[in-house]
Amino acid sequence: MKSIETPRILLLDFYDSFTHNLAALLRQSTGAIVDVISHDHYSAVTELEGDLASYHALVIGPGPGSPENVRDIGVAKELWTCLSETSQLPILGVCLGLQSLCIAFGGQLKRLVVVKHGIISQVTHVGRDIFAGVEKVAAVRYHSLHVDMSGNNDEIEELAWTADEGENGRVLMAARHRRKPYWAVQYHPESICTQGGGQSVVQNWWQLAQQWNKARGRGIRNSTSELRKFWSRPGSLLEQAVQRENNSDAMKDILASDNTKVHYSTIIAPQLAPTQICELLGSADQNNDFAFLDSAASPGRYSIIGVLSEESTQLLRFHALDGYVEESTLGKSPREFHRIAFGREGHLSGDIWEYLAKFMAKRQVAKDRGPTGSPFWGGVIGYINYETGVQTLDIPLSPGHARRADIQLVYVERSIVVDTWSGAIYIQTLRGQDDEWLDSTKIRLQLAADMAMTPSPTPPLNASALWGQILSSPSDLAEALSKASKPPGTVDVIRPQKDRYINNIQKCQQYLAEGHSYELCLTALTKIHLPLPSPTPWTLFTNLRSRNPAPYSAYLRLPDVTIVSSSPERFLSWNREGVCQLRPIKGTVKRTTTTTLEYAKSILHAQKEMAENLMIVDLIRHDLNQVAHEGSVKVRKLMQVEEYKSVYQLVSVIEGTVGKVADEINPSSAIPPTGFDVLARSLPPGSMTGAPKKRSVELLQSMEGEERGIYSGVMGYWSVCGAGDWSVIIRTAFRYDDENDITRPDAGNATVAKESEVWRIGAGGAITALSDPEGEWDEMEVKLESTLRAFIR
Ligand SMILES: C=C(O[C@@H]1C=C(C(=O)O)C=C[C@H]1O)C(=O)O
Ligand SMILES: NC(=O)CC[C@H](N)C(=O)O
Repeated sequence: MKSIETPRILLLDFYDSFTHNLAALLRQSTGAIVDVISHDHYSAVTELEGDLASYHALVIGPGPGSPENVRDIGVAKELWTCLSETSQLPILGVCLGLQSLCIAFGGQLKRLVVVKHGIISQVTHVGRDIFAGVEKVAAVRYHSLHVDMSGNNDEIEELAWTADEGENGRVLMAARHRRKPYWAVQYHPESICTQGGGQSVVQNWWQLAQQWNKARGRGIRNSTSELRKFWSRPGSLLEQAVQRENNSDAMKDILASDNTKVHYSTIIAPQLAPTQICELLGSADQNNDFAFLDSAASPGRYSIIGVLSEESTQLLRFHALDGYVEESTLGKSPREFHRIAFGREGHLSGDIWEYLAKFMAKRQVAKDRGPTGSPFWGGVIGYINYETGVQTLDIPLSPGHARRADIQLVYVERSIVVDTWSGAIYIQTLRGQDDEWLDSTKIRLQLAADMAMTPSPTPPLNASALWGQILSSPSDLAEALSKASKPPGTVDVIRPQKDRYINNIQKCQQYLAEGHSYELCLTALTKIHLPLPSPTPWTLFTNLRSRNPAPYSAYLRLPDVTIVSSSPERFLSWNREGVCQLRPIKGTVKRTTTTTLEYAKSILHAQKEMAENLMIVDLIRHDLNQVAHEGSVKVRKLMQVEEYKSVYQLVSVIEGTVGKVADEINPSSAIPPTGFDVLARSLPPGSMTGAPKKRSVELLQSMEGEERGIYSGVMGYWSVCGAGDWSVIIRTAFRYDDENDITRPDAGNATVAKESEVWRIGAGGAITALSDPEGEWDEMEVKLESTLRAFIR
């Protein structure tokens, strides 16, 4: 635990430009306490000045936009010249911070000819000052702007440069003020790929900063309790709930661990496919609600089936726009919901995240009271849509936000978990008196296993009679769609308009060039009108599962929503020990019969794709660093190529731990965060937004013009055993069941009324400065096609 005398650094954040990575680097390099606060917490330098008296140093962080624009840079614009002599303290500027420092003392702000986002450059430096003892520096850059200090400047001294030959020429990489205690770097010392210019440079700065404080005899005021409440490193959700509740009995009740245990039995039946078990439980009947989280390809392992009951399975639905939760059971008809609203007028304090944290805390089962080989013992299964994540960034939802459930979760008491590696099947229940169900289910599964002596492939498709005019391959699909008039009963695929998509790519690149973002994950929705009577959603799912097998396949049939997923991407998992893993994918190459893994590697290990991936790795580290234990965030795999049915993907794996040990940074915190805290604070998934997240989401909203909804959200489980696993909802078709489309016959047109159900598939890709618009359109289509396979006979 840090003592009262531990030095403190204040880090001004300019909206999530990898700020928590910088905070972690500062903590590791200096041993100081680092408080992070949003720049717009202060509206005038004089306000900030009061707080600075409690800090040993200040860091002006990176950020989107321009140091000339007050909206982007806030009080830092005036800071450099307006701090009174007595308030002066050591400052380190990073990127936007460097630009701001330099233009305050005569530098000229310019645009780079070739912007540098996630690009590694060799840096030449003076070898002294903050570079004392530092040798080679290879530094990651995220910038579109730079400063030109040409001409003799008697205030700013240049300390480092890159050559950028044939592109930008010499670009300033580090500087200091000649008389004031101000230093700055243009590159990102906290990036995972910066070598030589990270920790050592920050340590040098810290030494110089402390020397300056000492020489000045600068006294540091002690207490900052008033400030603490603004820390952006929050207490855990449960901790917040306890504090808010202010009713110790109620909270004791929540936190009291009861004697719940998991009753279970196990059979070994590798020949029984998880889909067969689903069918035994009625998945093929579309009137049944169903929850199936599947592992249909490597590196997936477990397939999880929630055995739902109309009478007793609890259902939680959250509506983001109006801020309320509906609690009910699945089968209530018409559904009788118990509605609880958050906020001032509501009955509930806190928000949906605290609500869910409390919901699960009450249902927690001790680690030794269930089958250790199964990651899921029961718990919540469902989805959280994109807009719920957007709301956590303090971005308002549009008033036209669809009034559908933004989160739907079922509380699963009975479950079947298949370990697809070992063939073990766990039949589990959280109910006290449930032996009859356990026994009968075990017998049914054993019987089915005895009958299926050989591993069964996905069941044959049986829906051909229902499909209307059905198409047999993607090229058929394309051809049929190009026909101007379609016969009634045709599957109608309404794709994104190419010119609009290309235009949006160009807009993205304009924003990137102006410095508003480093990478934007642009997407578009495709709608599929499927004539009625249509194949069942389960048929679509099994189609997709066999044609585009994925580690995060899933079939979710919940009230008003049906989801058929073949996602390859884990967003976040956490195990019972609190080890969190994020697995962002960024970088895609189409797989055909002639492509090889070697070929894919040659493309995916080129600068463009690596930069794309690196930016998301840094973003994910930033998300995780906000919650995980000090120093625990590690990149386990960096940019590995994985092979899927229709694509090769560039994948990185980032891990960090939560829970267990007391929180060093927030020692007052009595209840440590869980993996769910990481989830709640990391939405929407960085791979679906781009970086920096907030500004990127705002820009994407303005361009895409339509809500993403379930696409780009997350789907998975949080188990009573303390583990969780959530995928990114991509390569997924979903249907809002209320969205049937009825085309009435035109007057004079003899055709009959045509009714179809509407499925949606979102697809997109990361746009960077290096993107080629035609190539990005093709990539979006490849991803779309992989999911359209669900609709081909
Ligand atoms: C946007 C999609 O995928 C995302 C974008 C990727 C990319 O740009 O390479 C890869 C995986 C996903 O994170 C999608 O599948 O629709
Ligand atoms: N990383 C940053 O701070 C970027 C600063 C500025 N927005 C630029 O693009 O140059």
